[in-house]
Amino acid sequence: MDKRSIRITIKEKLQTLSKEERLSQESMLYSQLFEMPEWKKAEVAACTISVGNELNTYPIFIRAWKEGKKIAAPVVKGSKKELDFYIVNKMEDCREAGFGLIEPDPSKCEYVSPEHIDLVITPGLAFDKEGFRIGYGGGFFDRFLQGLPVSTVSLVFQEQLMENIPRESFDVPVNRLLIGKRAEE
Ligand SMILES: Nc1nc2c(c(=O)[nH]1)N(C=O)[C@@H](CNc1ccc(C(=O)N[C@@H](CCC(=O)O)C(=O)O)cc1)CN2
Ligand SMILES: Nc1ncnc2c1ncn2[C@@H]1O[C@H](COP(=O)(O)OP(=O)(O)OP(=O)(O)O)[C@@H](O)[C@H]1O
Repeated sequence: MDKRSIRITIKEKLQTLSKEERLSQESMLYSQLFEMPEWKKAEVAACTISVGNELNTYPIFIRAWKEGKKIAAPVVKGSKKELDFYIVNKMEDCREAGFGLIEPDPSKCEYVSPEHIDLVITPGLAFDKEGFRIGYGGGFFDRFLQGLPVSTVSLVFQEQLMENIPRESFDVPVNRLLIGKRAEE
């Protein structure tokens, strides 16, 4: 399957997840994340602010604040398709951005350079077991992670896992995949 068809297939699968199923997988995934040594050690974590059918990342921000970690979210730098990360201290310091996204307001948040980030919680639509991923097609994270020696982890609903993701030279796999388990039906 090509990347475009995979995006469509997974988007459809995510829509069929019931609210209960979603919450059940999410709570397992948060527990796994918060137990990771990379999370425990991280002074600065980076995470997208979820929208729509994405895994809810708000509890990750709340946990980071509670544990005294800094947590940064990306701002899309339009023309060059790059991401800049800003420390978020409260959600009120964020604003609506293009494409239905929510991003830190750079006038209210502190910029953090990539080398100061200890753990990147990487979003995506589809993943394979080796950590190769497909996002929404902007190439933002591939570009951001290129040559950056940072730990990466993705939280993945079981429905997002695929046997084989087509690999291209610029794809950067994530170090660690946390995979939700479907509740028995
Ligand atoms: N919640 C969340 N925030 C995120 C991401 C994400 O996956 N989830 N991103 C993860 O990377 C970045 C934004 N991703 C984006 C991906 C595509 C387009 C975009 O321009 N889409 C066009 C098509 C572009 C093209 O085909 O070149 C469109 O939808 O019309 C914008 C932002 C940063 N913030
Ligand atoms: N390191 C890079 N340098 C320049 N262009 C890149 C790089 N990585 C990816 N791209 C470009 O980005 C485009 C989108 O890549 P791809 O389809 O893999 O996106 P994606 O993995 O879905 O997006 P994302 O990384 O934002 O989640 C590709 O056409 C590719 O040319």
